[in-house]
Amino acid sequence: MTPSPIQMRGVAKQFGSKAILDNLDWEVRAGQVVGLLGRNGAGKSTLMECLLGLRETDGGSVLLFGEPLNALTDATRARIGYVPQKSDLFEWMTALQMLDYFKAMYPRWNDAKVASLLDRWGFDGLMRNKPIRRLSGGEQQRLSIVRALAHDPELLVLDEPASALDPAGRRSFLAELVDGVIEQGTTVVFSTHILTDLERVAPDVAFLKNGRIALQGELDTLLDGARRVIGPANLLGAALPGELRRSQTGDGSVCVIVQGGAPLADTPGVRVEPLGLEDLFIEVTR
Ligand SMILES: Nc1ncnc2c1ncn2[C@@H]1O[C@H](COP(=O)(O)OP(=O)(O)OP(=O)(O)O)[C@@H](O)[C@H]1O
Repeated sequence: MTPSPIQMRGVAKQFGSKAILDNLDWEVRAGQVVGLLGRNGAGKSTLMECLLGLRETDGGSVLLFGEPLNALTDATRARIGYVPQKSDLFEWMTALQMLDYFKAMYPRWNDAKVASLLDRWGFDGLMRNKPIRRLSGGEQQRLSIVRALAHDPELLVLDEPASALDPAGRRSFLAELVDGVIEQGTTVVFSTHILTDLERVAPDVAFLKNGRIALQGELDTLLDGARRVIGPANLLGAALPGELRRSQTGDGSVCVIVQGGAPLADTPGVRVEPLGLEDLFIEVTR
């Protein structure tokens, strides 16, 4: 059996005394496209950096395509593409110089794709030939995406890749992601706070909370089964099947978030409501 592109077991990472990743287990299988969600500061960037070996972990193990991070072969490295949240481009180079530099490092470099993306994403002669530090934030982000896609990676890790793009740029990037990348069977991990983007590209979502993957599944299934159940404490005293969390509302009622059904749906005095992705995000990551 082909090993999964990402397998993390018991991964821990602390900054000072604060545990950011806490005994985290995570597996992303070949061809999966997973949206990674979590509140600001939940540790999404840290998780991506740790899984790519860009940041040392304090414990646990990471296998990429079955190889341990500390023994990753060049061939396996060449199967991975990454768009970081903050630009890590060589700012003193021009776009063309930087792409040439990376081309020399990858045995599989898709010149036609690079040319087509640069054309479509507005890189005219002037933009291709000026130092990257003089490109705008959105232009640098587009260039970073071109660099990550240029070697046709089999695993693509994207950390808020569209955060600096204008609506037209975002639409064009998402179209490329869906038609040019996901269609090819590429495994993708994609963090974003723009939930409409996520709904467009990611069939699966994973919620990072308290240093672990708190909930993961097919987006449609999670949304189909997610309900808010509200009623008096005497009817909702016991834990409900699929209960994720409960709280007290302002009027003293109990509000329970459940996953996987609609318990007590026909009970008088109990209200059962469906949840959208934004509601689910807020409830799961609260
Ligand atoms: N180098 C560092 N030193 C100390 N603390 C750090 C460092 N990098 C990140 N942190 C802290 O670790 C936590 C997780 O940060 P991280 O950037 O991984 O979160 P995130 O989920 O990606 O957030 P956002 O959604 O805002 O991008 C935050 O509290 C952050 O302040």
